[in-house]
Amino acid sequence: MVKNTLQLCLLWEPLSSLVDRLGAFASTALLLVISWSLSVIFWPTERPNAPVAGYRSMFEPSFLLKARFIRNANKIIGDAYKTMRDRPFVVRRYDLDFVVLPVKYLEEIRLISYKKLSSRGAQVGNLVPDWNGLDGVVNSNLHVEAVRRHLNPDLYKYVDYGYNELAHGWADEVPRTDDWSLTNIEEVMRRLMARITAKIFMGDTASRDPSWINISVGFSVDLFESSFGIKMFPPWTYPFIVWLIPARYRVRRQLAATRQMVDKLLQRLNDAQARRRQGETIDEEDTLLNWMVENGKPWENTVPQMAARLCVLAMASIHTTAATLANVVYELCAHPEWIPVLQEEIDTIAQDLGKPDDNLASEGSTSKQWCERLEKLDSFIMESQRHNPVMILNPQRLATEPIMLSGGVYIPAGTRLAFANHEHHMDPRTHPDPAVFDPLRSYRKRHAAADQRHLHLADQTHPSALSFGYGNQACAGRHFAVAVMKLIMARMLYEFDFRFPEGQGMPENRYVDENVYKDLGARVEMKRRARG
Ligand code: HEM
Repeated sequence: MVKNTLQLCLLWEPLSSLVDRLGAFASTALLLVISWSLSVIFWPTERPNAPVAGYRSMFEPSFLLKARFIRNANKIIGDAYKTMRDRPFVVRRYDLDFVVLPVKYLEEIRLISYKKLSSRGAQVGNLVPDWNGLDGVVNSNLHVEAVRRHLNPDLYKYVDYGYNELAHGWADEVPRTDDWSLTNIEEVMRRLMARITAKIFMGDTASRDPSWINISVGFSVDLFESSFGIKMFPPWTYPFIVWLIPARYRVRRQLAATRQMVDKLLQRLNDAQARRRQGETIDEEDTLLNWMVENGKPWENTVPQMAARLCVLAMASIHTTAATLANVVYELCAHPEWIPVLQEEIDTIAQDLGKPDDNLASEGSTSKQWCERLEKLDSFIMESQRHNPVMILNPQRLATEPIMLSGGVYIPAGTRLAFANHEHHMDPRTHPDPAVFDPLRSYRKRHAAADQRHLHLADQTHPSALSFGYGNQACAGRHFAVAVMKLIMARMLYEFDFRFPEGQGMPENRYVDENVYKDLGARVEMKRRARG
């Protein structure tokens, strides 16, 4: 350790003077060239026995293939799937190779212990946690446990807490417009989700604090940018290169601000516990943070670890849900004939249960009843997710030890496994007429037979529905996500009509590696519904 630090210091001095002389841009280019050469020399000798997809010819250097993967992952994966969908193939991201498995391996993978095939290892690993101040999240599962063991068993209690928060947020975040008004709907959804998740993760102090709302929305983008920048270089250069990544400084500032807030919340919690021990009755908010403190081990309960955990939870929950909601609105604008169909479903429920407004979640089990009856909307959300994935390699797993899969597929330790979810969702063997946007696909399956009524729902995973991953490591927050998305969309469609601005159609997908986002300039027009 001491020897390594010494070597780094010896290297650092000449390197920093070189950076001074060359300037940041030329130094970065030089480091890239060096790192490419070294990665060719030190490419791991133990490789999975599967062909590498995407080379244009046998002469194309690997760094070009990896560079093309950044913007064209969909094409590389799509082309490979056409010819190799029934056998494993490899796609090459800058920092690592993915072994993409055929969907027939889903069940086999599901049955292998999470200790050997880890989703967290893959997802958190993508964030370069040790260099982004998230090391505490690597070895602890506390935040996942909080969602699984505390939130999920009492789902609608937390859905109500979260939705009630919109009594404070809706008027601020959603345009109240009687005339068609241009709106960045994804940003609106992000801010609504930031308030809802802040309420259940940390309580009022966070959900009413504009600086936390800004941090929780901005953190994911900065962390993504920082990780992307760092991963462009081989791990041995990280001690030097991380200082050249501007987004990493923003991540550090956001974590520092979160630590301050968590520190205050933990002091308040300690104080409440002390007073309770002395016999006082203290009313406390029921938050995931409080649950984590009560259930965490002492080493997990430090302020930096808790702050990192809350930022990671914000990252897992806000952008994914907001992007999915925005995609639902875009699909409605692209297929406007479905707006009245969904509005009719919502209006009928509203006649029985009351308007989906600020009071929706304050009347006992109303939000649960709403969610159960929003069947067409549920099916619409699923179809929209099928057409508009937020990731195109999902689920992902990190092999922590060597594994031999059936058919002699050898997976060395350290391998990333993934499934081509989007290609699989768009395969006619999975769904008939896959290119057709058919919002009642799942609804019809549910209503085809009595024993299917409780199946084909948006929060359920299935080999034909991988949007939330698959198996016992599938998205822990999916039940919460779907319930909240249904309630937000019910209120949106109860109150507003939507359309694309003149001349705009479905916003285009953009790709950064396996991540998908919609054109940042995408807008919709919305206006308050005229009621007769
Ligand atoms: C539409 C919104 C969402 C999408 C598309 C989504 C997607 C995913 C995916 C694909 C995974 C990996 C699953 C796997 O590897 O099999 C995941 C994991 C996870 N998600 Fe979500 N998610 C969403 C919303 C949420 C929300 C709202 C929360 C929190 C309340 C959440 C919490 C988590 C957690 C804690 C994990 C890690 C699970 C584990 O490691 O066992 N997600 N999510």
